[in-house]
Amino acid sequence: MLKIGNHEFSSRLLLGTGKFPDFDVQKEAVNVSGTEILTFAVRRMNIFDPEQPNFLEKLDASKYTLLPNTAGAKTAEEAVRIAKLAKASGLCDMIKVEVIGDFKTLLPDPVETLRASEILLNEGFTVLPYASDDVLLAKKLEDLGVHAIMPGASPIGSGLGIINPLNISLIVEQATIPVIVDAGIGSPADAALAMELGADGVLLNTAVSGAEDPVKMAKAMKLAIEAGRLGYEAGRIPKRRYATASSPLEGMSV
Ligand SMILES: CC(=O)[C@@H](O)[C@H](O)COP(=O)(O)O
Repeated sequence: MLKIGNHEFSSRLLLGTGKFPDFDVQKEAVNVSGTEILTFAVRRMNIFDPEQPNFLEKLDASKYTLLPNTAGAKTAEEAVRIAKLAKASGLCDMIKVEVIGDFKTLLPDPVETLRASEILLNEGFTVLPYASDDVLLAKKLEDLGVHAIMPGASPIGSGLGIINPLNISLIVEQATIPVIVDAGIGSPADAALAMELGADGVLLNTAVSGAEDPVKMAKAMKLAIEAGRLGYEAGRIPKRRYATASSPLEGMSV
């Protein structure tokens, strides 16, 4: 069970809704992924203009928890404004804080992310900040009182996978709140690794929406996340420098 603030989920896959080839493919991919949480940029949602296309139009939104994110924000103030807009439009109290500091790498601004998280916590939001894989930043965010930490695997949309597994495992080790690896996942192996490192969930978008077959990839991600979690819970064998026989010969006469 993934518990974020007062919300509980069986699926550990959080899925982004953008960049699918069309809304039918998006709907089927979302469906087979088994996700219960869909994230979307509030700025892309035409909340106050029903004439504009609605990118969730084919989905039964009542079946999912919609996690608005503040993509497009460059400062804490912009992120807070976007979060309040989402709340005013009746979306849930959860907000993924995304404050981008550099539009070439799309890496999050740590200072503005901290500031936005603090303000939104004071406003009563359930706060999930998207951050770099910085171990101390993760600790500072947790100390502020955020409800989950979302360290990036690698830059958004890069598909590079987990660039620094050590940092992710250190973040997991110190955290007492859920750690959701977010952004940069390229393949099911990356998602499985995140889970094997002890992450509580994975948020991804491009790896599915940009796959040759997004529906098949959505299913693969679901299975990878389940397998990775199971492997983590089972406890992997330690890595050794030298071989140990799988069928020991000690005690055998021949
Ligand atoms: C959808 C969303 O929130 C993205 O900003 C997120 O970080 C996913 O990144 P990828 O597209 O690299 O999976």
